[in-house]
Amino acid sequence: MRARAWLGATIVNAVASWKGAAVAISEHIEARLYKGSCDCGLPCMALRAVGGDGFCVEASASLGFRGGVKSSSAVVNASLLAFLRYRGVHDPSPRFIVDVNARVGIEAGVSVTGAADDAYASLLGGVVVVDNRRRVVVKRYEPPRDTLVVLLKPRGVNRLWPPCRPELRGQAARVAERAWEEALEGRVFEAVRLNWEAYRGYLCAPLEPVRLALEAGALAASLSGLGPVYEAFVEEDAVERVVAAWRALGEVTVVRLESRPVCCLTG
Ligand SMILES: Nc1ncnc2c1ncn2[C@@H]1O[C@H](COP(=O)(O)OP(=O)(O)OP(=O)(O)O)[C@@H](O)[C@H]1O
Ligand SMILES: O=C(O)C1=C[C@@H](O)[C@@H](O)[C@H](O)C1
Repeated sequence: MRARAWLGATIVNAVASWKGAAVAISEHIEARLYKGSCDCGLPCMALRAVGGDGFCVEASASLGFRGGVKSSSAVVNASLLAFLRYRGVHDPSPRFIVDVNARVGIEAGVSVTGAADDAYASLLGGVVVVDNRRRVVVKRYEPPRDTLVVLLKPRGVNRLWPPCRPELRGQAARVAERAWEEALEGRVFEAVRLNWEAYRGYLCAPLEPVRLALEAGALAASLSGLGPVYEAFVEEDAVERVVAAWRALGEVTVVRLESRPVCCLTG
């Protein structure tokens, strides 16, 4: 039995204020379920949480990028969907999956808030604006049209958690709340810009990638999740310029935004 879940990009990181927004990208993680004892980390923890002892998954990603593209949420979603499908549950409630995802992510130490925003985007597609504390989708809408996302994995930058300047948390949370309000109003690029303002100091994120992307014509750029991956939202005619600007900094790839839910979810 196999199932897929979308990878994603950050619009508003929830770690400071518990309010987040994310968008699905057209790349996925596929989980293949098989019988057998295993120690496969996060996917195994997910299966155990729903009574799937004695099962394991082999997970493969369509994107060679990790660290900010919601891999942990997607691998748990795909594992749960595969197992539930095997058990005959073809349209599980997103809320159920997101609850398990949040519990497992926190227990495994790969998530701070439970990352319900990431998990919903990975299941539902589109842009989701989420209250991560209540694990509720406050708004979901189509991603911006004619916009691509350029991703950068900068050489020499590691995941930026825990924050290097924890004393800036309050300030980060205030700006992130404003970013979240922008996302709620459908102003995705403004939300991404404010997300960068909120987190760059708190996480000591190198400034160069965002500066170069904006100079090359990106609509908005920020850190995706807790990094190290950076994202730039770009209209088609500026993609090559942003890719060229980023190439010297590390590994670069271009992805599309995804508006469709993963297969078989009815809401
Ligand atoms: N394909 C996979 N198979 C098994 N486990 C995975 C896979 N992808 C991610 N994980 C698990 O998720 C953890 C975090 O993944 P990663 O470092 O890619 O962060 P991320 O989820 O992309 O980050 P963010 O939450 O900031 O978007 C990994 O340490 C691993 O435990
Ligand atoms: O660990 C977490 O709770 C999170 C991590 C990042 O992916 C964020 O983008 C997300 O909003 C929350």
